[in-house]
Amino acid sequence: MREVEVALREFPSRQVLAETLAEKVVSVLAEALSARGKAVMAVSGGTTPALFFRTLSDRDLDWSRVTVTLVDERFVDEASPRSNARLAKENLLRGRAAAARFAGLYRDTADVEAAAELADETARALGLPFDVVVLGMGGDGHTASFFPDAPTLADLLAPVNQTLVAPVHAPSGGEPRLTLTMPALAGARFLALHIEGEAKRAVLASALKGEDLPIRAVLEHAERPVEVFWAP
Ligand SMILES: O=C(O)[C@H](O)[C@@H](O)[C@H](O)[C@H](O)COP(=O)(O)O
Repeated sequence: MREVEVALREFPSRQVLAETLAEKVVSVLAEALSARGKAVMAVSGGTTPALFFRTLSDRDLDWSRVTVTLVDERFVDEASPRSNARLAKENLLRGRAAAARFAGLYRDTADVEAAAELADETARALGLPFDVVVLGMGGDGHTASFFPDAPTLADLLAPVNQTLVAPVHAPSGGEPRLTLTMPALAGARFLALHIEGEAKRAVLASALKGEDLPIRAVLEHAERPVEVFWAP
């Protein structure tokens, strides 16, 4: 079992967490723009990030040189309330951040495998390492679409992967999924895990103690210490 190193930051409220995470993300993106003239950020979907997204969207940054992509996506179009692209566009790509470019993962193809091939080309064109990756985590210890019941979980967790975007079929994930693979996550210049609530704090604690959860694999392979942002 490889050692993991995390910086656990606990906040008194979800609002203070959102403000602090937004401030950190802006500083990393601004440094990327200054150093390389462009920046790439991958964000997660689900229910946790909305407040963080809205807080970040109002921050002052040259958003026109930032590309926002997704850590994972459900194989649905933006008309679906399950769409992470829809969540990002409604909550993050508004206000000042409306100027950012968006590179989603969903493609209107016959199956999720075909969509993953196209999204993989897009992700490659963005270039690694991404500057910012913000992960969420489910109550089962999944992150991205690395679901414990995914038949391809071992491939998804492999530190070396020839593709940056993979299709996922996991009963617990609902629809077929599209997910960034481990290299795109583990190599991030700033890798954050944003979780809220006591239940997820306990799941993280189990992972830190060595429980073999998908989140633990990401913590183990992260090239830099993962910064955990937690609020009750
Ligand atoms: O598409 C998704 O669902 C997310 O990217 C996923 O990895 C999410 O981060 C966790 O499932 C936590 O989701 P909640 O924030 O809804 O608990």
